[in-house]
Amino acid sequence: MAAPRKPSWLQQVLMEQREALLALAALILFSILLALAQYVQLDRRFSQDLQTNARIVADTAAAAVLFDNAEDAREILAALRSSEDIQQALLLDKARLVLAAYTRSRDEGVGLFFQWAGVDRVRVPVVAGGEEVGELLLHASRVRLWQDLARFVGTSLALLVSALGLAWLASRELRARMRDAARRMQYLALHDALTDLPNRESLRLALEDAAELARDRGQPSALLFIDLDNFKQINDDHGHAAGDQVLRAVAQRLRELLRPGDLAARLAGDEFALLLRSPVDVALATRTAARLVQCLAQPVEDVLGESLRVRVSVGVALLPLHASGAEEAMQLADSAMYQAKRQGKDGYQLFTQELGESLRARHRLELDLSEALRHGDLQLAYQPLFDVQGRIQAFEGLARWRHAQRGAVSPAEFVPVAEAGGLIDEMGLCLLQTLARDRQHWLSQGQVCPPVALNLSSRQCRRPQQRERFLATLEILGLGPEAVEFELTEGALFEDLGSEESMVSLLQKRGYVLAIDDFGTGYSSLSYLRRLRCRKLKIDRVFVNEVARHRDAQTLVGAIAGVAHAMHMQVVAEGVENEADHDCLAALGCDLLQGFGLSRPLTPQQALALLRLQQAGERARVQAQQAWYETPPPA
Ligand SMILES: Nc1nc2c(ncn2[C@@H]2O[C@H](COP(=O)(O)OP(=O)(O)OP(=O)(O)O)[C@@H](O)[C@H]2O)c(=O)[nH]1
Repeated sequence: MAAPRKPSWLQQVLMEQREALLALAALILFSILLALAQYVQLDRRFSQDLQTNARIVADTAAAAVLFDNAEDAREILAALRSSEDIQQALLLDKARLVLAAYTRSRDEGVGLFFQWAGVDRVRVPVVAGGEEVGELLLHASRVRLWQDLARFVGTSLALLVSALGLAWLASRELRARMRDAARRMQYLALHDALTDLPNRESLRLALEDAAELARDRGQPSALLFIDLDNFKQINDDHGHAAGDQVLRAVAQRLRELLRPGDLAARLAGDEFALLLRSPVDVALATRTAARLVQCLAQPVEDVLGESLRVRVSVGVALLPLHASGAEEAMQLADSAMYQAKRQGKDGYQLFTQELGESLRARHRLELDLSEALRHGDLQLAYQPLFDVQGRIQAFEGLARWRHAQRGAVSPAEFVPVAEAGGLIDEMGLCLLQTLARDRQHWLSQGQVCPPVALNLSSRQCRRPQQRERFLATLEILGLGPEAVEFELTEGALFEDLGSEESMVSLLQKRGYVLAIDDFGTGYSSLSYLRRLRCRKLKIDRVFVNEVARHRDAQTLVGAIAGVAHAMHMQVVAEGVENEADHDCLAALGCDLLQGFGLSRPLTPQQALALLRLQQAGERARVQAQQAWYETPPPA
């Protein structure tokens, strides 16, 4: 494609000064119209003045003309000298013979101007005693008219030009400010306001250039995707301002690491990236990643008076070795970074083919899951929670997915995929539908149903619209607090707990029972427990398994149960496998027990059968008790 032609000097001036030129043209047009109007007015006044003058002279000279007194007539005409306009005057008698004449001597310097200015002629009769006795002819130069007009136009133009000049100065100032604002907006569109680093869009543009160079000329580049480890904790422990300061310090360290030609960017939150554009290979990229991890691990001094240590996970992908396009490079570096997180954080991971294969497999699983959710193909398995007398008090609803080709897919496999792929909200809604269907079936069979606890992911319902949709679905399906409870994993800390609009608060306000799941494996403090105000606490299986044989486990379970009871929470032991543990846990104060030793997760039909059995057993026990009371004692 031909390069666009550079505009000429004139075109450039026309483009840049368009408004000023338009204003000037308008000014000229306006001045011409004004001058025309003024000319018409001056011309009329000039003719009127001349007529009036002629009339006065004719009246004054009437007697001289009547008596043919040439001397008087000349004297009268000589008085016209005081009028600069009158160039010539003639007094004619009745016979139209010249009685007296007056001619103004012409000034040499303005002769040409006088000629150009033109002359007005006026002829008036000389009347005496009501009778015309002669005639007066006056020739007046129009110089004064033009002078007046020129003065008027000059003054008007001076005023208009001054106004235009002022307006132009003001508009130049305004334009300069607008140019500054546009430059600032352009800068902000490509930079991050907090750290002043280039932003995600800048990186995308640079990556696209790098991908083009890699494709066309085989010139390699490397992308390092950086995510701070447990940054949320810094915000939670030290406040948002401290978090901001840490982000700025990280940005500064990245700047210091840059070689000429490289680019550092802040993508969002605690995510950064380095694009190495100067000659780079795998060895250099991984060396840089290692240096990065090491350099960022140095404490950040004086964060609101404290020294904080930041750790990062880095994913590395190279163009064209691993990816051919910008988008792909981002995805691969991102997934390598996640792999670094999975491997324990505080390190880097180079993208590998195996990682790529597992990513593709994950992607296929995500597509299948999305399809399954669209068709409502997820089921629930119901694992009972028994009280110490062996009565079912509740179920935990566990998500199950049977795929036509893959067979049964483990929740440990598909739940993280749903969380990472943004399907967790759809999954939550699908499970509510499944639960409502199963409950409806149990109720239609005349069975009283205990509440079913569903797991709530910390990634679920993060946006207000998703929360509203979830709550509306509960209402539409008629799943009130008597039908459903929610379990929150302790490890997955819930954001914005303090907010009235958090999912936890919204569910609690509607009376739903919340349980803390897997207690003891996360890092939550007692204050977190207090803020959550859950009604149940589920002790993780690692403390429960073989508890009867380990005194330290008994001490822990007893202490946890004591704290939970003090906070008015029911204690649930999960993972109960044998009778000895069951009895020990009951003795330690656990209110409810759950585990393979008591019952495996059941299909809806099996759960129904078990509930019926329990009801029949209850009935038999009640009947036996009644029969005992009714039987008369032996005589
Ligand atoms: N101070 C501050 N915090 C931010 C900003 N933008 C996002 N965040 C917070 O950064 C945190 C990012 O947390 P995540 O990356 O999800 O989690 P993490 O704690 O770093 O955990 P891992 O990534 O798994 O190591 C969130 O809590 C955000 O609220 C910001 O501009 N300033």
